[in-house]
Amino acid sequence: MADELLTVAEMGRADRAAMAAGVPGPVLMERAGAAVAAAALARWSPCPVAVLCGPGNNGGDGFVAAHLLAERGWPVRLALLGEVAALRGDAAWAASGWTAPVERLETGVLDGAGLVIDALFGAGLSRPLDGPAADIVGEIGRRALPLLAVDVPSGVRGDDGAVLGCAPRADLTVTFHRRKPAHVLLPGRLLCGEVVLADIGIPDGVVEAIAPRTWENGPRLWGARYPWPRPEGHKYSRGHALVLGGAVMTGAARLAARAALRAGAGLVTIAAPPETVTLYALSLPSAIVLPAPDGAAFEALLDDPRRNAVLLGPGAGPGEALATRVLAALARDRSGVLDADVFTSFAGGLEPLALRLHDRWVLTPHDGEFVRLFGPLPGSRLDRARAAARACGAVVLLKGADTVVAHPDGRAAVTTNAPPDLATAGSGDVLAGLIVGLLAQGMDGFDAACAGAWLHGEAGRAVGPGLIAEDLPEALPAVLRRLKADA
Ligand SMILES: NC(=O)C1=CN([C@@H]2O[C@H](COP(=O)(O)OP(=O)(O)OC[C@H]3O[C@@H](n4cnc5c(N)ncnc54)[C@H](OP(=O)(O)O)[C@@H]3O)[C@@H](O)[C@H]2O)[C@@H](O)CC1
Ligand SMILES: Nc1ncnc2c1ncn2[C@@H]1O[C@H](COP(=O)(O)OP(=O)(O)O)[C@@H](O)[C@H]1O
Ligand SMILES: [K+]
Repeated sequence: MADELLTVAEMGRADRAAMAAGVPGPVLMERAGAAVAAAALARWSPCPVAVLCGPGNNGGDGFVAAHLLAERGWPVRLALLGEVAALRGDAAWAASGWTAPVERLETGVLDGAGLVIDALFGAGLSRPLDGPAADIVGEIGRRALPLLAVDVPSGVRGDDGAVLGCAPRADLTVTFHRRKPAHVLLPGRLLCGEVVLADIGIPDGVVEAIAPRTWENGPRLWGARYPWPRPEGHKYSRGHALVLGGAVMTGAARLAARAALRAGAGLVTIAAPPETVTLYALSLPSAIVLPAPDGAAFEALLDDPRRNAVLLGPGAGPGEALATRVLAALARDRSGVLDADVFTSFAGGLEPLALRLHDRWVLTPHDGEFVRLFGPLPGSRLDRARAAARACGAVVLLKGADTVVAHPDGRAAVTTNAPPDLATAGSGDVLAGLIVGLLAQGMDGFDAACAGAWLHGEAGRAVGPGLIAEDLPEALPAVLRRLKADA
């Protein structure tokens, strides 16, 4: 499945470019409806179908699918929101091919249905569902009817996956040409069920011309630049990560350091408060543990240019001391990750960071930390992560079930492979460690953040239920072996 995600506006441009290139609108609609019918034929045994059509082109796709299923002998009832005479353009053309009755959109059309095809609204959803559309969506849920959604479940907004009013939960969603953000962002992703991407004959080259800026996160995005160890390499050529260790919450930096090593950093140094050196050293034999009693000692560690990637935040404890160390790291030519307590240390005061950050730094807040640093920005998680990246000049990874990575230049990726088992203490520390380990090996900020988030998700899936954060670095070798085999 192609990884670009098109906004509703970009999809409209793709449709228009296809038509300009000589593919007529009705042909696109015929193929879209045929893909819906094919999906129904492939996934369901013949059964009575209720096709619910809206007043726009999404409804047009429904008319085409209804016609094709009826041709195959399936008992089909079709209900329309509005009047046939009010249909325009391609939808009017599609309706002209349906000679059986067109019912009013009322819940009775669902009686006896073994499958419902939802062709009420797609890209053109412009306001919350109400009236008969909302009534029938509610009834589909109450009856728990199998549902095939055309483009998106009606009520789900294409650009951000938000629900306007209400939306049904589909078993299968058939979308066209490229997926939209709604297919990967929550809650849209959960309402789509399985997503089938259908080729409707939009010519090659159209996507390239549109140059979309949003992708689903996965190895196709960054795999070609993954820093696999080279035969002639040695540990010094695999980067050296410096992790600031905390005095009390020592588990966070230990998890992060372990993840950085598993991600392939040649060396990892933990800068530890003197009283914790033994603890860090005993629990992580492969890391270097050095005492850093104060800011000056930490700066001395930073001054060694071989320590090329720095992680600050996990378990560090918020406050002035951490803020000073962050600014010291940013004053040097390093890459790195800012996480956890850093966001509290700079709460409401982005400017000192924004003045010094650049795109080899990755910020990894969860929603709460994000608001602390960037404030309550408007829009979807994609919009907010993009705005934050622009505001601070660094890569922003907004953690959650649909983790978004955004670059200041507007590129963004949505991570879809993370299981909810990852919602456990310390799992974010592992993520930060993976990213700093990849940065140390020379990956750029966007690639490292995307790869780190994806590996984190895969490791989470490999462990599954019962996962604790310690399991994640241990699950990584098998995940990496598969990634390498597929490369
Ligand atoms: N060539 C192409 O373009 C292709 C497009 N394709 C298909 O077209 C779909 C997009 O079609 P579309 O742009 O016509 O929008 P669509 O989602 O049908 O809705 C618009 C209508 O709904 C109305 N309306 C909106 N919200 C409402 C609400 N809450 N409650 C009530 N009414 C509401 C809105 O009214 P208005 O806002 O204008 O007042 C307008 O009348 C796309 O998802 C894909 O399935 C494929 O065939 C491939 C080729
Ligand atoms: N419901 C969920 N589904 C998938 N991943 C999740 C979910 N909730 C949280 N995560 C992931 O778990 C990690 C939690 O990180 P964080 O909140 O920083 O926890 P901690 O500070 O304890 O390490 C993040 O990578 C986040 O994306
Ligand atoms: K729909």
